[in-house]
Amino acid sequence: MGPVFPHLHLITGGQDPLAAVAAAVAAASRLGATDRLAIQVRVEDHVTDRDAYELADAVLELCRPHGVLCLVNDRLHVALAVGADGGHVGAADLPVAAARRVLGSSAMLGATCRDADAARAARRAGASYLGVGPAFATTTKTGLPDPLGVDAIGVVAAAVPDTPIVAIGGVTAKNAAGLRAAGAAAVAVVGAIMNATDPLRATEELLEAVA
Ligand SMILES: Cc1ncc(COP(=O)(O)OP(=O)(O)O)c(N)n1
Ligand SMILES: Cc1nc(C(=O)O)sc1CCOP(=O)(O)O
Ligand SMILES: [Mg+2]
Repeated sequence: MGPVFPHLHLITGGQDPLAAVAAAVAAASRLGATDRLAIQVRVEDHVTDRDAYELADAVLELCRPHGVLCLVNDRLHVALAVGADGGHVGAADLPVAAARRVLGSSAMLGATCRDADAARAARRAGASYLGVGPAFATTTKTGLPDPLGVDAIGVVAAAVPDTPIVAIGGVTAKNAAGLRAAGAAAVAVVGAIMNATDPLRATEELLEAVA
């Protein structure tokens, strides 16, 4: 990964995650923006560790040649096993301090937060960046609190000015720039690319929106 924090985090999901990841990497390559893209390998809870490992290994094979950052959601042992750049944890996963001990001091570690106090606590516990959402309504994940909206995400960003905020939840090429303007360092998407008819074009539009 280059010196910048990736502005677009693509989280795997949908019917054919590998095809979508390949298209996203191709889009970033065409724009000379591979250091602005990160891939987060996320599988549903019922998926076996073996299947999660094989997906993460295949994603890493697509990312490594282009220097695209690769993170693994929840399953930090899979992140270590495949040699990913780090992981992401939330309220149902290892606590941030424990996750930092598992990944070591140099790994990229993301933590989900929903308000400024949680953001400050996660930063103190060792998070490298904070996933803050849901920004807008989303159907990709159930059981979420009400959408925060752009202003609330800006409040969290202002509370931890030294820590990148990745806004997540209902993000599209149309609303991404507003999140960046509010203070988010990056956005994370599932559906806007994973469910796109043309994931390469969708990635280009999102990379241009968050530039
Ligand atoms: C960038 C980013 N932000 C938030 C999340 C959500 O993670 P988590 O709270 O662990 O929930 P699940 O993804 O496990 O359902 C994320 N994955 N990435
Ligand atoms: C995985 C996830 N976590 C969220 C959170 O707010 O914790 S929202 C979300 C789903 C994001 O998918 P889409 O880009 O399709 O809305
Ligand atoms: Mg989780």
